[in-house]
Amino acid sequence: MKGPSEPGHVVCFGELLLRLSPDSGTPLDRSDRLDLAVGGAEANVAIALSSLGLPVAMLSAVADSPTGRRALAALGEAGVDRQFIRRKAGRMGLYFFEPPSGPIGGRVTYDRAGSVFALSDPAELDFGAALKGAGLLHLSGITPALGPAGVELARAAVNAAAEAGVPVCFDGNYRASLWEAWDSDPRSVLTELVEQATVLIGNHRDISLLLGTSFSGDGPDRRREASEAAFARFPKLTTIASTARHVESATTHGLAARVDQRESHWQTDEVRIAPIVDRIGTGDAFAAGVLLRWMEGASAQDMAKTGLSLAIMKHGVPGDTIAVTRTELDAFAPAGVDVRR
Ligand SMILES: O=C(O)C(=O)C[C@H](O)[C@H](O)COP(=O)(O)O
Repeated sequence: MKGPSEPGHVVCFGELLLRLSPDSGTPLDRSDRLDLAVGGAEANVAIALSSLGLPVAMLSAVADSPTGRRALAALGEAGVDRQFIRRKAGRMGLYFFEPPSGPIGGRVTYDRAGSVFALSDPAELDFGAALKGAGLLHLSGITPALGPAGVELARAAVNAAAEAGVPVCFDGNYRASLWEAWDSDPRSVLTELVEQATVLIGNHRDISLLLGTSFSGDGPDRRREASEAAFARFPKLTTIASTARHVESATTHGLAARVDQRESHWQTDEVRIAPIVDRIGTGDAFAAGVLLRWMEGASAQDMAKTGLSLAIMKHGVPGDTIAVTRTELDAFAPAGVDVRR
């Protein structure tokens, strides 16, 4: 029997993945050992928000197998409510991540086709029960990129949220290789989903794809122009958040955050991050920081600053997820800090 989640909880809907990585500098096709981490964009947000103290439920389907249980354990450790995760016979989605090494960039290879999540029928998931009394549904553009069944799952999620009166956060998370693997029409699918969203995590390039208009170039003016066009096209949207990344080298990036609301705009200064321990999951950490403050009704400035802080912290943490407390996040200052004793 499924119990109610805490009122005002966040529901994260998406696929849990296992990531397998060779040592940095060893190509996958020459590797003898792989390091395992649990990921999945929406699960990363669930783990971050739950660790920060918010009530969070994950809505998903995993394999009823040791690999599925490994993924579930990561959510459990962070205190995420797992009662709406269906366990089924089948396989978990995997991905291989070759970390960047010196001048060689990082590379992701997916092995997730036919996973229990990707093949789930919306009727197998209890959207209504999970969303009852919820304060937010978070999903991303990865689910509809998985194929026609993924499109149906994402549609069912946003429709159930509309029915339950729950606001939706949609993170664009554009994964070209997933969309290109089937006869897809990302623009029409993503437009339909963003029409139901209140919060969009996405930059001017995501908005270019949605509107079919090119906001090329960079800089705050292009981003603001893109956000204004998105607000005009999508009446439900109140908040658009994005990061601007400047890649200096594999281990040194600059990162700034921007939040646009209809009446206010904020872009942080760029912070230089070096050396980067693990860049994967930093976009999800940013989303979690923004959503933490959005749930509190904070200003664009506070959302941008908190999102940026959590994203910067994640660059120093191995794996896809970050699990820090609110006290740790509030005390964080990106500086050359030695051991605190
Ligand atoms: O690729 C996928 O489908 C995944 O879900 C695996 C990762 O956990 C996220 O992609 C991390 O996303 P970023 O925060 O943008 O680095």
